[in-house]
Amino acid sequence: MGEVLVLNNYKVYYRTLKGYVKAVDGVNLTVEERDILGVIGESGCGKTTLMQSLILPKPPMFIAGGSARFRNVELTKLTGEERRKLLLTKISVIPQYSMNALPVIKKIKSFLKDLAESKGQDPREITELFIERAKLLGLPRSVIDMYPLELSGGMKQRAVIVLATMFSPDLLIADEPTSSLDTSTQRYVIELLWDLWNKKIVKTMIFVTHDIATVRQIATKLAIMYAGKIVEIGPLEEVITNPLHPYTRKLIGSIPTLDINYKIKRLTGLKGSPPNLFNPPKGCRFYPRCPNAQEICREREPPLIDFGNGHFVACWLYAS
Ligand SMILES: Nc1ncnc2c1ncn2[C@@H]1O[C@H](COP(=O)(O)OP(=O)(O)OP(=O)(O)O)[C@@H](O)[C@H]1O
Repeated sequence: MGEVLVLNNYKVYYRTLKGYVKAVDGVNLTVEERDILGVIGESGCGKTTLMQSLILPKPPMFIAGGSARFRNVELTKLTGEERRKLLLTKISVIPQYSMNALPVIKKIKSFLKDLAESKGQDPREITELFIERAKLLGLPRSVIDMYPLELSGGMKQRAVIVLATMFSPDLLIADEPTSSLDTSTQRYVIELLWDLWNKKIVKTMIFVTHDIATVRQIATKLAIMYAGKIVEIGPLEEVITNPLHPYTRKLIGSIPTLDINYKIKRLTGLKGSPPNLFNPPKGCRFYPRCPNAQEICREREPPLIDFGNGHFVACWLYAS
């Protein structure tokens, strides 16, 4: 199993008139081949910023430090043009609000032609491949003669999934791909993504969501994000059945049953709210809300502690 993505003290900020928003601030994580890494956390914790920065950071977003190695390529050193070359073939994305990701003024056919040309491929072959993959996802051939506006929400979502996975990317980033769908379409999309992964059309995936039940259906690994940092990461069932970080415990413990759709927007049953990312606390960012806080938590940032079997937690409770 090779490493697909390794983030080391990776930082992504926004430049604003009031100062820097430290949206991703020292993230360490490794995604290995065939992983489906679920990333969960409350609204505003930096999930989309992290994913967008791996695709193509655009101002006011900028990489503020650390490294992001994709295979043998250091992403932080690439120009926008070099990054665009990786898109779809190496790294691909199903963006948040992907319903609006298709150009409205072009028929799918014409969009595919432009896409094939931009990747130096034969438009006919690409169109045939699209039709074949679209069929797998239950879309009729006639879709290529339609404008995105003519497709229903579910059809658009599937068309975006076909496009995002057409070139069998090394890494697929799915950023809340089901958030705007009804429950039955959500389940269908998850099954499709899993099927594409199972067929090795998608080799490795990062799946961002608010929804623990969804992540449990698809992920092999789970990362918990809080205020710009990964506070815990490990094999999915291990993190769910043996959560170590007080925040993860609250998150998992606040779910009435894992079988129902449960979306984490703001965590209830926990005092306070996530810190302002302009000026986060200097020690552990969870310290002001943590039921187990100690003096050291206010002063020093906790290191990522290795619990073995790929399970890591950033919390002073476990430092010996
Ligand atoms: N263009 C921007 N300029 C300044 N700050 C921004 C910008 N976009 C996002 N932010 C801030 O960055 C932080 C992280 O936002 P981000 O959208 O990455 O969080 P998220 O976890 O994906 O939230 P959600 O689940 O609601 O999509 C938030 O504090 C947000 O207000």
